Amino acid sequence: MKSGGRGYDVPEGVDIRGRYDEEFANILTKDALQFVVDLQREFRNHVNYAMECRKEAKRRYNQGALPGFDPATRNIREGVWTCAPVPPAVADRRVEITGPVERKMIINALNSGAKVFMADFEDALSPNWENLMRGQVNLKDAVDGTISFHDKARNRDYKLNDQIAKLFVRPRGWHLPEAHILIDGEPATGCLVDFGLYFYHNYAKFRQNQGAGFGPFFYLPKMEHSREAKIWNNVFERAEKMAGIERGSIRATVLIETLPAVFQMDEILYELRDHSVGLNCGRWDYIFSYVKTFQAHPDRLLPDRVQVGMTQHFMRSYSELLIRTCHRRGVHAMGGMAAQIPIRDDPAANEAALDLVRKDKLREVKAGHDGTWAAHPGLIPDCVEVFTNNMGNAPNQIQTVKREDAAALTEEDLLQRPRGVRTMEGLRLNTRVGIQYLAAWLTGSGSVPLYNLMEDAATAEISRVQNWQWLKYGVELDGDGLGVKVTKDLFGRVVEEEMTRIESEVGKEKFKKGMYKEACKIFTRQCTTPTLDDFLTLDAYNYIVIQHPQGSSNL
Ligand SMILES: CC(=O)SCCNC(=O)CCNC(=O)[C@H](O)C(C)(C)COP(=O)(O)OP(=O)(O)OC[C@H]1O[C@@H](n2cnc3c(N)ncnc32)[C@H](O)[C@@H]1OP(=O)(O)O
Ligand SMILES: O=CC(=O)O
Ligand SMILES: [Mg+2]
Repeated sequence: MKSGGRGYDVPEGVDIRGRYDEEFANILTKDALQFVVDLQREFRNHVNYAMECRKEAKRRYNQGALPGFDPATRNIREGVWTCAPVPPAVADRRVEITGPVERKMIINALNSGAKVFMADFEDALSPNWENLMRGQVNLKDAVDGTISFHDKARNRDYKLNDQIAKLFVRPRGWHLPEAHILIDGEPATGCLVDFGLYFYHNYAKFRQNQGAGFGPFFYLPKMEHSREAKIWNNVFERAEKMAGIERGSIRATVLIETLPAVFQMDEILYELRDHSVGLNCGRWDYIFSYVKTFQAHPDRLLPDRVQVGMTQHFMRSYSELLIRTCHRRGVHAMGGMAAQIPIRDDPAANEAALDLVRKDKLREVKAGHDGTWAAHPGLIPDCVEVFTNNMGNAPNQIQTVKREDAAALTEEDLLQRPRGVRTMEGLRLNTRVGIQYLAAWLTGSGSVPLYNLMEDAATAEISRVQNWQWLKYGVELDGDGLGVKVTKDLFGRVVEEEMTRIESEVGKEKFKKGMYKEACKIFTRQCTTPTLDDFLTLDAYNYIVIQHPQGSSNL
């Protein structure tokens, strides 16, 4: 059966609506698609059920309930068990670089001196068809070891060094559909497409070139409950069976980046105990999730986004409990991402930014984390130095820093209201950053530098939900002594003024050519809607779906 543009050769029940491209056809082979179809058919009901459970939990939180530890799984939390031993290839993960699956960045990241590169289909990628399919082509070339890139503008060639980082791939979250691939008439589940295509084409080479007999390795985002981890575990077992490789070959680190998931860390590790290499503190989505989970709790409003750092009690408690949980179960407790990036044209500001990153990493390694994330190659030497100064030659701290003190942390510690003030500048910055990020995302860039910070889908979500929350409850912005109440009128004025500022900052030409107006419309609607949208990118996704023949959108 032929499908999509000039025609992909597809299995029964599949319709490809994405543009045809010969390079993409090498990824979208009939056999690879059959594997994705098998995953979709086997797991779609489980995924749908898990998404229904998320809705049910939201209903409970919206009626006043608080997330907490589940009494039904106390035996798992209190039981004595460990995850499968960590594969030697990834024992040392002291610094991991992250980035979208863009060709040049993949090469730069693998060459960066980091131990691991997390190639991202999630927060750092705008999931349009070209990005997703090119990303798969790029990853295949990277795993094959043949990836290269010629930068025409600078006449510069890029290729892999002899020593490269180990590759982890982060598929999209369970909630995102892939509207360019219809299976049995419905959009495929985005993460099963990302996982399925990558696994199918790369498992053999990866195990030989990268994993020393293990792998491939993954990062799993945005889960809210261990039932979602159980689906991943079953997907992994299905994949191992298809490939004829040993059970436990595939390994994954789960991001704890939703508030409900912090109460499920043992349960998540337990479900994935044969396939786990730890947990990671996804701090940005975690903050977003705090607002989302407490959207109907006006007594838990956040202060300005810049004030919600890792030293807030609820954030520190979360990272300490994560370290204790992981080390007790014999796996890595990974730290998170500092948002600062190098500032090229201002040495003093650059030094100040690096200093903030170093302090953040020092806090992490001293707390017991086994490694951390860096957003930019320029940060790797400093991050490595901080971890190495404190960990020495040991590959990790799994056996040496147990953090048994964190066993005393309670639900109250994990939910404690963050302290700080709300300001007009906070509202303005949320708006300016949210609109600019969305404009970039709509035109294909999922991670961008804004005001010397890394912005991606997770950080933009904080801007969106914080504005929504402040508007919903008409909070008073008293942090700068203005005492102004946030109303729709005030927000409307702020949006107008910030759009003018954006135009003057980016220049008239770029502003006209870019998608700032569309971004402004989407962002404003999402901030003012009576019912909070679950994800910024779900609504915005409709704007980047281009189906062939054109105009046949199924969403
Ligand atoms: C909340 C979370 O989920 S965090 C994880 C998801 N987010 C991310 O992964 C963000 C990763 N970082 C980035 O995307 C980028 O660093 C940005 C967008 C923040 C800044 O990018 P730029 O403005 O291009 O940075 P800059 O111009 O300083 O780049 C200098 C060089 O470093 C490279 N570079 C920058 N960041 C990265 C990276 N993360 N991986 C690989 N290479 C990178 C650039 O490609 C460029 O290479 P070149 O000199 O060969 O041309
Ligand atoms: O994915 C990481 C985060 O902080 O969010
Ligand atoms: Mg995240």
